[in-house]
Amino acid sequence: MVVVGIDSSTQSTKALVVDAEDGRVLGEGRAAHPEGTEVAPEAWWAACEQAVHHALAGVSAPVEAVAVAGQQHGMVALDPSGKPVRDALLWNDTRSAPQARALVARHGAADLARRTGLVPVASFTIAKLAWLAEHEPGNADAVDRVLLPHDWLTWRLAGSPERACTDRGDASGTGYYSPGTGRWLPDLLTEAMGGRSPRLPDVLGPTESPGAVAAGPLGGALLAAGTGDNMAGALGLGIGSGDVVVSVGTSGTTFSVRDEPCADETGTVAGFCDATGRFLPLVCTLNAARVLTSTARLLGTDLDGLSELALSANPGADGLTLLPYFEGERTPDLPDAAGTLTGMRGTNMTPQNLARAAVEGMLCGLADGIDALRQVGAGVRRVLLIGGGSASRAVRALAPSLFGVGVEVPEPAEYVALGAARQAAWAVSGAASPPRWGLRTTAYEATDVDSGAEVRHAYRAARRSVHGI
Ligand SMILES: Nc1ncnc2c1ncn2[C@@H]1O[C@H](COP(=O)(O)OP(=O)(O)O)[C@@H](O)[C@H]1O
Ligand SMILES: O=C(CO)[C@@H](O)[C@H](O)COP(=O)(O)O
Repeated sequence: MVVVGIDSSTQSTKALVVDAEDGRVLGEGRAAHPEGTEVAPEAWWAACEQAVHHALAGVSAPVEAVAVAGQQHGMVALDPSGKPVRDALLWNDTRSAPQARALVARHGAADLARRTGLVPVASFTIAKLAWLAEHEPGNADAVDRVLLPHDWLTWRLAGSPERACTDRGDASGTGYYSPGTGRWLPDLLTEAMGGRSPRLPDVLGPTESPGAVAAGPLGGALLAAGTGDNMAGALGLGIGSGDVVVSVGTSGTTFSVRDEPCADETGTVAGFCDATGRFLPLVCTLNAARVLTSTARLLGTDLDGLSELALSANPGADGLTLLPYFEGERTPDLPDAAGTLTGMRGTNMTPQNLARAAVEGMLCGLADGIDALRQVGAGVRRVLLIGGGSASRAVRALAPSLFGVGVEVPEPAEYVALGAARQAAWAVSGAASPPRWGLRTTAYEATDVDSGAEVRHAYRAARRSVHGI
């Protein structure tokens, strides 16, 4: 039996055609998304059609089921005719930081963490809707329903029916859903939107289906509920107790699974739900793979060249430290920050040291995420490294000593799209648990934890001196 998994993430859509029995990838397609932190959802639709078209080329068996995983939190606000009232605001758009702060001031961090699992920052949907109500009241008046990117794509695949659907995982990233009770919190939404009460999608369980694909090359296939991209990553890897995933994509995410909800009133750990009925505590940074791209561009090299340079420098880059907050930052909550390079001396200003400082600075943010997961009770037996940036030789080599734990890199694959495919296979199987698909990894040992600890110490000192935290 053949299933399709779609990953509509920040920079691109990836589609996989997968054998539902063993998880073998039979076809793969990809299409880029526009740049920027606000995007017309129609661009995701076009990319999805293109990626699916490429993935299906050469596959003759009929597709039985499909699921979509999407970048979390994006605000897709539709008018009564189903048209977006404006371009979607993405998770990495920081304009809604003041509205997030106002929500926290009104309710208190502890209360919001307890009710929603989250302490609002600019990324979460509730802050974006509050921004819309404040800055574009005409558009806010026109909103009939609010969806997330994966909900919207699933709804479009289903032929734009009257009812739209989401799942626990993506709902838990809105800021107006209770992971503990599994219910929407419409009072929070209405308050954030200045008294307006848009319709919300039905929240489906892990194997529930919103129907079938209405038309096109996937027409007739069963639609699974879909989920957020990080939840799909967890499902694609099949993680369990002691596993922590670090994803180096557009965002840097660090997450694990557990059986109880998580309410971190410091706001460092977001208490999301996963795609299997459990919970997914997660720490997210805004600056991950693109730190490497920007630094490579500055140094006039490519990503492989950046790795070579970084690996030829000493640990600690001879005293250079980069706080890589190029897009502002979410964890720590510094939405207006820019990057800072500290420790510059005539002797250490070399391309090698700058490359090293970029990789180390980016990984230090992720290492802080692993520590934050420990703080909320996660056991850390191994780290699984995924996302586009995990292809970097320097990232693979430096991560274990900075994380202070062994790192395993799964064989190259699109694990978010694979997780979506696994959900589709599970939904169509009617089984109690997802199909068992093997995972092969390459291990990287933590050999130089002392120098890793020194690099992290320098990073914390630079952050304290520049940002006071
Ligand atoms: N060899 C590499 N070294 C470093 N970064 C890489 C490498 N290959 C791909 N990337 C980066 O990975 C990112 C895309 O990762 P991906 O996980 O697909 O992101 P997203 O899902 O957020 O769209 C891009 O920024 C790309 O430059
Ligand atoms: O905001 C979050 C998680 O809370 C991000 O992880 C988004 O879900 C975007 O993911 P990528 O495009 O980087 O995979």
